[in-house]
Amino acid sequence: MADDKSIVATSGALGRWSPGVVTLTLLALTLSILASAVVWKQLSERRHRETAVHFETHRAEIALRIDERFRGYRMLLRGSQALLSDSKDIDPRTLKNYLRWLRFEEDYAGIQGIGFTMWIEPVALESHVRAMRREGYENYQVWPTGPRDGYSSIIVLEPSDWRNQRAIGYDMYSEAVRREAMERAMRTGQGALSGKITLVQETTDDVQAGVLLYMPVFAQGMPVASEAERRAALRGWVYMPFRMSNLMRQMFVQHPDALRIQIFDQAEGPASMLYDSHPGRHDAASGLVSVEHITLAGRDWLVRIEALPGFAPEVDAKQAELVSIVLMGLLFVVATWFFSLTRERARILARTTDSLRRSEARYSALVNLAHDGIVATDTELRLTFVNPGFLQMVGGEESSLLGRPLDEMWSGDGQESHEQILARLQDGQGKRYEVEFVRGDGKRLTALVSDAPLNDGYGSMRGAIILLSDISERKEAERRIAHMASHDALTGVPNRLMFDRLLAHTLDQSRRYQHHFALLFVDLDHFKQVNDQLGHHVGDMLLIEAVKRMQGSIRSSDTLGRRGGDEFVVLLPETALRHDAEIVAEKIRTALEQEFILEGHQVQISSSIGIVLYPEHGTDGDTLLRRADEAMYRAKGGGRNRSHYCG
Ligand SMILES: Nc1nc2c(ncn2[C@@H]2O[C@H](COP(=O)(O)OP(=O)(O)OP(=O)(O)O)[C@@H](O)[C@H]2O)c(=O)[nH]1
Repeated sequence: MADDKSIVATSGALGRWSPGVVTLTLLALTLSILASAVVWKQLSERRHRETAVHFETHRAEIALRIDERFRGYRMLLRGSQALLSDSKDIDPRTLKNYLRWLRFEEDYAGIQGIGFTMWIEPVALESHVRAMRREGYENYQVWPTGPRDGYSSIIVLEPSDWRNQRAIGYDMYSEAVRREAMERAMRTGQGALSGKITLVQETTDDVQAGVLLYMPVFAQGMPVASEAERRAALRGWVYMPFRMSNLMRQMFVQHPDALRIQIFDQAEGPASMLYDSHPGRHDAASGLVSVEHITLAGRDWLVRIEALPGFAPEVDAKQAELVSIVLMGLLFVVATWFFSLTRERARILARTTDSLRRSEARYSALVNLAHDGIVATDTELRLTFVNPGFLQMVGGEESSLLGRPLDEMWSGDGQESHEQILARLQDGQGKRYEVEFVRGDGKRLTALVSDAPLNDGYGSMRGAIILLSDISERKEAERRIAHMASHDALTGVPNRLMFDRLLAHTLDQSRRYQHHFALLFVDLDHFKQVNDQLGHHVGDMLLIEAVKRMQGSIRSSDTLGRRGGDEFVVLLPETALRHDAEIVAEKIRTALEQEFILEGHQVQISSSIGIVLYPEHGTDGDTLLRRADEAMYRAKGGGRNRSHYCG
């Protein structure tokens, strides 16, 4: 039996998570986290790849767009260049008309204008100013004023809006950055882009960096093969002023807002910055930056492109979040499931344990309080457990009984051997049988044994459980009842039923072995008078004493039986001769005629005895008894107190 400590220990263990469930839960947790990490990593990598591709697409497009745009601008200038180169004299009105007719603003948005700046030798400056004033430019002058080696002057700038009007007469050649580009255009005969300048059209508001694109205009018919020839043939420059922010904003209107575009003139730095799509913004570096050198009309630009936060394709970020939420949800569901499962199992186990504990307590009480003996044995029937009932039954100490083979302590008619009991139990067969114990105090007891094999979970016998009930009293009662049914209650000698059976048995034996025997029929004389004179109970006493005297007159192999009243029969199985039978009858008669002292009364009786022999007077019980009875009556008739041999 489990003790209380083991029960407490078991129930305590149920409150905790079993190692298996903990392992599974941790495994699920780890797997979910790993799965989330893998998906997250893959999405991140994919996102990075896609972002890089996305970025690369924009980068290539930006560079291409700038290049193409400036090719277009050069084409525009070539048109003006061609127009002016074909005229003998520069007629500003012809150029104006051409430019207005061209309506370049419609197709080339972002251009501040297209103009012509005339090269003026110092000697021709005054006549030029006069001519311009004649043309209607009242306060016209070439500015800044002052003596120089040569002058240039903007005489046409379309569209002729207020801003561009501010530039008329300006000598760009007087300013170093512009002059460098103008010289380069003149030297190469090609378009030349200037470095960073501030256009004279600028006011104090929204001042932007500017650049100028020049195309030289040479005099018609003059040779322009060499640099010297080109210098000699120079008439001026058609040019385009650009306000960089306006130009680039228009150019990059289709690019994402999260893409920072910075353009520098030749080298990176605040002083050389031509354009910044996000001026004043200082975001953390995203890592995606490209710096590209492009050459536009002989001038190097450095185009820096940087992906700002938010540039990554939105869809992937959302997808990653969604997957993460799903995986976290899955993790939560799995964890909750394990938790619930474990709690449920713990609850069931606790309930079962509680039930088992109560059940065990009940059975423990039953076993301990049982009047019957309950024992457990090992595979060799050696006692491993005995209950108090068994100790009480057999009278011994538990310590001296444990380890003893149980069947050593009992005996019984037709009892199985030790090996037979074990073989039967190993066969799974239990049995009920009676055995006799000799108690410690020497008394005998009869026990009803019920044995049953105790199996392990795999069908092998690992012992036996045996119940023993003390049935000694019941056996005694059975014996008493059986005795009462076959014996005379007053005298204790076999009654009529029993005697007839004995007689039948004797007849069988005698017939089989040709034996002879004698039968006496004894009737007391005048017994009624004893009853009448001294009372019935004295009559009883007389009957008891008479039986004792008769039993004292016969052998132990002879049987005395009471037929009823004061009639008795005596079976003499070993008496074959008349003479011998008459001697026994005489002994009985003599014994009975002796005086009885009963409760102080002197009582004198006698007896009449009939004698028959087997097989002489009959071969069955009825005949023999009837003829013995008749012989007894003959004796009565002969005067009583005598015997009469049938005949
Ligand atoms: N006390 C006592 N009397 C019994 C018992 N059984 C029968 N009797 C009596 O025994 C007497 C037997 O009567 P009988 O045999 O007819 O009379 P008897 O006086 O013996 O006469 P004879 O046999 O002719 O000598 C009756 O009075 C019965 O009532 C018994 O168990 N106890």
